[in-house]
Amino acid sequence: MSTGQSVDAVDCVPSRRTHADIDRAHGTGLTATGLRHCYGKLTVLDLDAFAIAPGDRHAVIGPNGAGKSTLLNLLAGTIGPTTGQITLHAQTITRRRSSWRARAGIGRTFQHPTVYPGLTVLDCVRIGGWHHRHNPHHTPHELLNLVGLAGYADEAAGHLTHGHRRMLDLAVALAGQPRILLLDEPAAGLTDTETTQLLDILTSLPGWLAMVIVEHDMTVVTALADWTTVLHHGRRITDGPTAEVRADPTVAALYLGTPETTDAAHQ
Ligand SMILES: Nc1ncnc2c1ncn2[C@@H]1O[C@H](COP(=O)(O)OP(=O)(O)OP(=O)(O)O)[C@@H](O)[C@H]1O
Repeated sequence: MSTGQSVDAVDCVPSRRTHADIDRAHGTGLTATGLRHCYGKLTVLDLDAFAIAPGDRHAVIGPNGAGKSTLLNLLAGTIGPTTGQITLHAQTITRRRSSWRARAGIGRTFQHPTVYPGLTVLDCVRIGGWHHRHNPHHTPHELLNLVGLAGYADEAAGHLTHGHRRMLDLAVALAGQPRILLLDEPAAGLTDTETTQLLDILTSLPGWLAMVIVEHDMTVVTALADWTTVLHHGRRITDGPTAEVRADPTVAALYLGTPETTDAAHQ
């Protein structure tokens, strides 16, 4: 998070998503229209439309303070929009709480994962799936195995390293059986080995699971996302297939650095 900036100087360009993409999301996915979030007089997000259909792998990138976490928080219901409407499966959920949205299939991980330090790793995952405890897709042990924490099940969560906390955060989110997974900088602070492990896990997840990935590491974005939206000062400055966005010289120069320097900065 960085210091606030007004969005007034930046024009929001229309999304390049097709009508078919938007229609798919309206019927079976997550959509936001006219989404605006303000802190007092400061507008930090102003998006005409944002749509996630089943199976979409959608990255949101942009410099610090661009509004990326704000967008995830609005979709997850952690905060409410100043104006705008959010729908899930064509049902308006704008004022639904985050717990309701989690039960409805919107899962998330956090930019700064917090754990219950006194609980065991296994119990943290059990809590993540509390509303599915009678028919989990995956048992807590299976999820710990998936994220490489099988050997830590009985450890206190507070004793985990940063990388392991990130993996636990992911297991907790998956325990809620999301159909849309919001990932807030999942690779931040991970070693190269951990980042590779994270990519292996995320790419192994079922194709119907939609993901919105906020991430600064373009290696991760390129590996995971087929579509990328670039935010700046709370507005969309472009979107498109990830390879095209990454090759866009304006995006590269203004927001990412050259691909080479960006990759180097995150290795
Ligand atoms: N509680 C708050 N009160 C006032 N301003 C806030 C608050 N939370 C966030 N902001 C401001 O909103 C803007 C968007 O913040 P946000 O965290 O969404 O950006 P971001 O793109 O996720 O940045 P980063 O990459 O640094 O995490 C920033 O200017 C930030 O300072």
